[in-house]
Amino acid sequence: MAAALGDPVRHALESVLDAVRDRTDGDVASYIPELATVEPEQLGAALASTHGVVHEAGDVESEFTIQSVSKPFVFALAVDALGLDEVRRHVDLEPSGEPFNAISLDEASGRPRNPMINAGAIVMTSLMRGDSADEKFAVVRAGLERFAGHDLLVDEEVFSSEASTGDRNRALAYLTRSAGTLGSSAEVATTAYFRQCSLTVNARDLAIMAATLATGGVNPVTDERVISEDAARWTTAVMTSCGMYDESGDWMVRVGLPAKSGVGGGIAAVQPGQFGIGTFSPRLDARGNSVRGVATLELLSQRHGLHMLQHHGASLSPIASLSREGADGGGDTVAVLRGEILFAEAEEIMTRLGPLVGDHGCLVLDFTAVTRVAAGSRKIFSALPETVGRLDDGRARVEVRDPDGVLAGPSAG
Ligand SMILES: NC(=O)CC[C@H](N)C(=O)O
Repeated sequence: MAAALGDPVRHALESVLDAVRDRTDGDVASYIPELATVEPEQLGAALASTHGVVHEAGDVESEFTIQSVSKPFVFALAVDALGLDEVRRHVDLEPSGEPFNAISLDEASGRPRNPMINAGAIVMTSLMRGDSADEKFAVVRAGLERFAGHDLLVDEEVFSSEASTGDRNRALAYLTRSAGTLGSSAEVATTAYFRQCSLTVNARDLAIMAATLATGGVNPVTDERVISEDAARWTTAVMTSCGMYDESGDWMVRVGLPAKSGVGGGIAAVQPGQFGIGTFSPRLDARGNSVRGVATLELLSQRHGLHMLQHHGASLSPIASLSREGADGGGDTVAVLRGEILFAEAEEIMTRLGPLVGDHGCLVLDFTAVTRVAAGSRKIFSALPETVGRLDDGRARVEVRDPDGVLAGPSAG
């Protein structure tokens, strides 16, 4: 039972927080005046697994404004609703190597460089359904609430503070408006965007939101599908290349988790297929990324091998055993397959077993112990057994045993 085993993941998080707690460098954001009033010592982290368990350490209850951590999730809502092609007409998907508030606009196409910097994010918000700022914000909020799994409130002080000082963002909106890529008036876009940035979350919310990308679009706590699998993959890809602004390349090398930071002190990080992590600590480095959030994710990644490109050693062969059936050893050959069949496993099965298909006896591919055949790998097997022909006795040269139908894919419902 979990209780008897304790929560070693929580201990891992706590141990990392203890290691980074002494870092007092950096400053809370002050260009949005209200953010300067935040208690700078707060520090929390949460990890949500794709099976919906959340492990928490430190100040996971502390609420803060989501700020730019909202950007990937609004991009996700945009591509989910409009498709990638339509969204790409409004924003490019290239890392900018520039600060988050850069004056970013491609001369020829009028598109901001990517949706993770302000210019691109304001364009994404402008593409939300509805005409008024209220309508667009309602769509953003409802979407972010499905990612988080509960209602989210606006911090009205932070909203007013940014609305009264956010002229640079207004300038970006006017610029994209004049270039033809903004989907609304500049005022509508920025008002909805400022409210979006002022939604309050905690580290646990960010972990669950990130985990919803890790599962391919299903919130693992509420089990609700929030966006399509394609939209989740596209979003995680953009976080990989652009999520940490002008630190994105270095971040991928050192930490290796697609992530997005915000000037409220939050970071959401995704390990596709495995988990989401949320961190919170308000002091920021020169690029606007949380100092201790970055340190927390870096140390966690190093200690526990979380880099998405970590090589975990040769994987288990998908061919568990190969044997001859029949007393004289001249009968059928039975290959017992096992585990997850991704592309490389499908390649191994076909390459190693292909030469065994012959005129004497049948090759039996037994998928009984296979847990899953990835959708793209099913195509590798799709022609079997029709293409390999028949034996003299009329039986197929290859027989597929698949009692659970893993080759057909998951059954609906
Ligand atoms: N990096 C951020 O979190 C920036 C968000 C902030 N609301 C802004 O537009 O300036």
